Amino acid sequence: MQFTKEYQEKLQSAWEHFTSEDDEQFDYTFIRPMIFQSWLRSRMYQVNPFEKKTAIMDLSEIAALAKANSRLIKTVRPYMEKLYSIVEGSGYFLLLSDKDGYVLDLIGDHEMIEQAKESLLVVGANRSESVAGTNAIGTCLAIQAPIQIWNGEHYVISHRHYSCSSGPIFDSTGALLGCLNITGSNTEIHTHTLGMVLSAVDGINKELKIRKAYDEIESMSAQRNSILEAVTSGLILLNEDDEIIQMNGNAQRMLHISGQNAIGRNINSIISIDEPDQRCNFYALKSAYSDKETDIYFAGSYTAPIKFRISVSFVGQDKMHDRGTVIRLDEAKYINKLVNKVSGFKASYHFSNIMGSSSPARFLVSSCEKAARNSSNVLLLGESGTGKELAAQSIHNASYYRDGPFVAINCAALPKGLIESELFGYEKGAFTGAGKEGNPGKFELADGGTIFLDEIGDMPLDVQASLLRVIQTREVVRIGAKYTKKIDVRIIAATNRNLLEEVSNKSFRQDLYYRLNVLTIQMPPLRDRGDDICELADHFAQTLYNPWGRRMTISPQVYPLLKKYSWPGNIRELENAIERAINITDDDQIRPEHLPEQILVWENTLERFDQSKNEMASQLNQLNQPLPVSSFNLGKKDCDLIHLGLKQTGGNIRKTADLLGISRRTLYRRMDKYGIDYGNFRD
Ligand SMILES: Nc1ncnc2c1ncn2[C@@H]1O[C@H](COP(=O)(O)OP(=O)(O)OP(=O)(O)O)[C@@H](O)[C@H]1O
Repeated sequence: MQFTKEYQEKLQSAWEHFTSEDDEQFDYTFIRPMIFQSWLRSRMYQVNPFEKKTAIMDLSEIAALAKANSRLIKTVRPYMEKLYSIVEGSGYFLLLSDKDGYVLDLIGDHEMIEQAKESLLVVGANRSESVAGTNAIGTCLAIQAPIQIWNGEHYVISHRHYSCSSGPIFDSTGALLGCLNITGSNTEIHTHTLGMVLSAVDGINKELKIRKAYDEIESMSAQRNSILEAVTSGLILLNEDDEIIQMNGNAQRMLHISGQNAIGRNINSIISIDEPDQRCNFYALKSAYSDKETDIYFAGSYTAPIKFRISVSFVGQDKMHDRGTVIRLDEAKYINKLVNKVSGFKASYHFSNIMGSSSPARFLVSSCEKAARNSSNVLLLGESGTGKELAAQSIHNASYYRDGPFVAINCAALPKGLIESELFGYEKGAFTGAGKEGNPGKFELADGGTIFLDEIGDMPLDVQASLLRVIQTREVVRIGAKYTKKIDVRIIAATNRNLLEEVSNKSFRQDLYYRLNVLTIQMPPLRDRGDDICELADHFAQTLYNPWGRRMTISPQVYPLLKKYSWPGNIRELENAIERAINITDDDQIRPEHLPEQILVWENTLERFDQSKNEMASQLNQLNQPLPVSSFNLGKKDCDLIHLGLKQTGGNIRKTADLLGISRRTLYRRMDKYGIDYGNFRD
């Protein structure tokens, strides 16, 4: 259809009928259907065709509107400027509206803008059909399609001298964002103005899609960066030519290189793997390097390699579809920390757990506190069960090393051949049976913390030499390794042997003894701790598990028996005795009958011992052997009694056990413990 003079005249008459009360008989079919539909909607909205009316926002609303549509305004503005540069001076102005018909931006000839103000066509004005009737902005938004509205097709009288073209703007999902409009006051209608608007709108829609995709890429990249930075591993991304395209902060720190210096460089010019100058062929490494301990060498540097756990994976399925490589590095130190966490290399005791108020107990705690205040080696000496490990853990927990691991190793419990690899670790293939991967030793695992070498007196001589080296150099060398590793470990050693005797027997190295013997703490045996025995017994009665949650007490008759007993197994023996009593008793009191046999018979043994002492003394005197009564003390009572019994009975086990009031099994156990050979007492 053409916008002819005839159409214009017919339109005028149709509009007059339509807007008067009497329009029933009029034939409107010559009007473009989309226009007539819009007139009907305008009437339905009760838009007054003779009134100049619009909803205009106040300044703060306009500011909020601009903010909410800033991206749209920013994107469309250059297109409006370009269009305007084409039509400048020819009586046009351009408008951008949001999806609700509010004018967001306006650009045009000065006199046109001034004229538009009179028709209330300003930023913040609403041009939706419901407010302004049929007009290119409102109708374009209503039908979501491009439209050109010729003068007389407008619904409101004040717009009927304009001709306008609008095209809808959509976001990347197809949702309506607004429309771009070009308005002229001339009566000449050119379809190419609609064409211009449509090509601008096409460009805008495409740009919005690209911007959206770009935003998504940007936010994905921001997410990727934060994931890269959030992980504790070092991550390096390589392109298909093995050039570094990204490196997280951890990787930069681990490899001592800044991202700036690394990006764009081939990975082989920075590091090599396992052997110096061996290029990293990551494709070959992929299957082999899945969380594997590896030496990383720095290209062009002859410094010792650093151990990492390394994993290699490809972006894309395989090398054929290679889009790059991801290398994950974990510091051995960090993995060791994890191992320590999982293996429970943690000290749980503190000084507050060392019970007892006797003066030996107080002296013990104050010595341990002193030891905690410095980092020298500590040697804990004392019988079994006196609390050496408890003391070691408490020292660790109060020391500078408290945040590091506490790794305890019992040198007597490990097979001789394994102690060295357990302590110092080994490299892959270091010996037959060594795993494919190397393994850190306890010293490496204890790095930054304390290593507790229990039963150090049982350490083989060759391992003593290696231990001495570690103590002197503060470096460990794994078995089969070419390089040393610096460690910062506090050493606490313990033994129930007489180390000086071992030194003179040449079964313990003198130099190691002096290295360890910097701070020596003598653990008091329980029998020397007086009232502590009762205090500890109460403590165990109250704290050890009892099946029915009873409040356990100890009857007053029990304490003298406990205090008289010699406690060869020390606090561990007392703890076991109380635990056993708790399990035996039916109620909430521990009475003498709940104590183990050896504690109950001990008193009789002592009495019998006193009676037979004189008898034995005279017999020994006859044999010209002085009775070592003067050397009797509580600490040696157990052992001496067995000696005397065996002497008196000529090494007869049954008679000695009867004399001492203990079972033969107990006698055998004790002879074993004190290294007594009954054969020496037989003729
Ligand atoms: N002063 C104390 N207060 C409370 N409990 C203690 C005390 N001393 C030791 N114990 C407890 O006694 C038991 C034995 O202690 P620990 O294992 O430390 O002795 P040890 O001297 O290292 O023994 P071994 O030489 O046989 O290894 C542990 O259950 C410990 O908690």
